[in-house]
Amino acid sequence: MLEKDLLGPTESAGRPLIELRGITRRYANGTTALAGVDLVIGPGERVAVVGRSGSGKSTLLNVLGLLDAPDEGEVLIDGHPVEAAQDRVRAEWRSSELGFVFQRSHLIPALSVRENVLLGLRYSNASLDDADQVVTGSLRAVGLEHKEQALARTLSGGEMQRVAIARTLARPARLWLADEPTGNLDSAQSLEIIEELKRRAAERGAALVVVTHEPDVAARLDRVVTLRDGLVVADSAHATTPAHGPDQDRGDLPTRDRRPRTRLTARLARTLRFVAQGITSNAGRTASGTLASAVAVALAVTALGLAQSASGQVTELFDAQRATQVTAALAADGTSDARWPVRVGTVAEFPGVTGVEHWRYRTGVPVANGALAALTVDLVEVDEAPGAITDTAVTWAPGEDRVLAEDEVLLGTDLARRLGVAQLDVSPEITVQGAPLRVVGLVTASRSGTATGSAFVGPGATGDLAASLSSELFVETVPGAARNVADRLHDLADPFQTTRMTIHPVLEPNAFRGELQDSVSASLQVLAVVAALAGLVGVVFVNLLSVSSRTAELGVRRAFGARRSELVTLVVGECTALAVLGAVVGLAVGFVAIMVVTAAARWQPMFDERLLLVPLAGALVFGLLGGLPPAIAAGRIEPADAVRS
Ligand SMILES: Nc1ncnc2c1ncn2[C@@H]1O[C@H](COP(=O)(O)OP(=O)(O)OP(=O)(O)O)[C@@H](O)[C@H]1O
Repeated sequence: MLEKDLLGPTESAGRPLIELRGITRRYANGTTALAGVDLVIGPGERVAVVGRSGSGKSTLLNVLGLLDAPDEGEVLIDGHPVEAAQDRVRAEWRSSELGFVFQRSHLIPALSVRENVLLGLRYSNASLDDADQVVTGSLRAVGLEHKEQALARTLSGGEMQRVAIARTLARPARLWLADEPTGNLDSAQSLEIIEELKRRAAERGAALVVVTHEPDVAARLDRVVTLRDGLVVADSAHATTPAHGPDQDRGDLPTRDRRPRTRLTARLARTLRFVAQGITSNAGRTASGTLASAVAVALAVTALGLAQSASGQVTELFDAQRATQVTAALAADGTSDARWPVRVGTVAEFPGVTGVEHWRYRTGVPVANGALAALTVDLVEVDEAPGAITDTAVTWAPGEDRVLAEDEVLLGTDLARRLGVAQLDVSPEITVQGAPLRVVGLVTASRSGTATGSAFVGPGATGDLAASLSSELFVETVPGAARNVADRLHDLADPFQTTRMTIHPVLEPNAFRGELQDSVSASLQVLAVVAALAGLVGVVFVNLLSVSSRTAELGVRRAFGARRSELVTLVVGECTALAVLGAVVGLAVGFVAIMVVTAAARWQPMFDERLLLVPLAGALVFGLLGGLPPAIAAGRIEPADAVRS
C-alpha cells in the first residue's frame, strides 16, 4: 500500500474513517487486552467507549491511534489496511490525522504552556503561520488563555489536563482520541470540555472517540461502545455517514498543509528547534548533561597542558644544567714543551664556542723582589688575562686595562705577601727569571686552588724558558655544544700524545632529558585519555538516565507523529550539544587550572592550538558516539507503553 493512500480524505468519500477487524492484543505477560474486536468509526462520528477498569478501553484507543499494533486482525484507514511494520507510515498518519488526549497530561514541565501547546502543532503538518492565533484559541477553549506564559510545572493537575486538551485541540486532526480526558476535572468542567471537544470536532468534521467512566460524559456523545474483557459487548449504533460535516466557519483552526509527507528538511529543522528548546529550557538537565563532558575535558586539558608545560620545564631545567665548559689538560713529558694538536685560536672558532682561555704552566721559575731572596714559584702564562672563563678574580691596580702587556705580571695574593708586595698604586716591580716586570694586579681567588701562590704573565713576557711546560685549555660553549667540542679535541689529539692529554668528561644529559620528558608526557597523556574515556562513559550514562526519565515525553512526541529517526536525531543532537557545551566549560576550567598549577610551580605555562581544537573535536565525536546508546533507547520507545507510564 502506498503511503499517500493514508493521507487525506480525498479518496475516502463514503468509506469508514477507521475500521478494526478481529483485533486481538496480547501483552507479554499473557494478558489478552483485546480479544477479537470489530469496530467501525465513520468520519465525524462521536463515540463514547465505556467499560469496567481493565476491560481494554485504553488498549483499544491505542490501536485506533496507531500507537499500538495488534497481534491479530486488521486496521483499515479510509478502507486501506495498515501494516504493523509500517512504522514510518503510521507515524506520518499520526502526525497529520490524529489528536490524542492521554489519561495523564504528559506536559513537558520545563516548557511554558504556550510551548507545550505548540509542540502538538509542530509535529502536525499544519502551517505555523497562524500558530499564535491557534494556540491562544485552543487555550481559550479550555479556559486557560491567561496561563499561556506560565511554566507547565506550576499548574495544578486539572490545569495540566486542560492544557493537554488544548494541545490536542490545536492539531488539525481527522480523528480525536481522548482517554478519560476529564478524569482530573470537576463534573461542570468535564461537561464543558466535552462540549468543546464536540464543537471543535464538528468544526473540522473530525471523529471523536472518548474513553470515559462518567455516564454524564458518555451521554453527551452520539454513540456508546461498551467493552468487557476485551470484547465489544454493546454498541449503540453502527458506523454511519458523518453525523456532523465540517462547519464553514473555521475560526482559529490551523490550515492543513497538504504536502504528502513531512519533508526531511522540515523534520530536521523542527528537531533542531527542539534540541535548542530542550537545552535552554531545562537548566538542571543541561547542567548534568554538560557535567560529564566538562569534567572530562577539564581533566584532559589540564593533563595535556601540564604535559606540555612540564616538558618545556624539563627542557629549560636541562638546558640550564647542560655542559657549557670543556677543560682539557696537556701534561709535559719532561723533555719537551706540551703542544696542543690544534692552535688555540682555531678552538675559538669551533661551532658553539663562546670563549677560550689557555693557561701554560712553568714550574720552578725564580722570582725576586729587590733585596728579597728569590723564590721559586709556578708561573702561569695566559693569553691576555685570566678570568674570562676560569672565574679568576683579579684586583687590578688603578688605571690598568685588564690585559697583560709583555712587561707586566699578576701576583697571587699568597705570593704577593711572601714577596712583600702590598700596595699596587706605587707600581711595584719584581724580577721573573731576571726580567723586570711591573705588578699590575693581585689574583685573589681562582678555580685553581694554587693560583694565589702563582704569578701570571702575558705571552712572551719571559722569553725562552728552560722549564718544561704543561698546559690547560678552558673552553666555554653555548649550552649543549661542549660535547662536540670535547669530541673534536679528542679527534685532533696526536695519537702518540693521547696519554698526555686529558679531556674532562662533559656531563651531557640529553638522552636522559628526552626520556624524562617522554615519561612525564606519556603519563599525563594516559591521564588525559583515561579522563576522556571516563567522560565518554559519563556522557552515555547521564544521557541514558535522562532518556529513561523522559520516556513519557518522548512517547508523546511519537504519539504526535515524530518518527523513530526524529527521536534518535533529537537525543543525539542534545547529547552532542551538551557535550560541546561541556567542553567549552571544561576548556575554561582546564586553562585556569593550568595557569594556577604552573604559577604555583613557577613554570612557564604552554598552550598550543591543539589544546583548544582536540577537546572540542573530541567532545563532538564523544557527543555523537555517547549519544547513540541513549538515542537508540529513545528510538525503541513504544508510544503506547510510554504514555501509560
Ligand atoms: N503494557 C501492558 N503490559 C501488560 N498488561 C497490560 C499492559 N497494558 C495493559 N495491560 C492489561 O491489559 C488489560 C487492559 O488494559 P487497559 O488499560 O486497556 O484497560 P482499561 O479498560 O483502559 O482500564 P482502565 O479503565 O483501568 O484504564 C488490563 O488487564 C491491563 O492490566
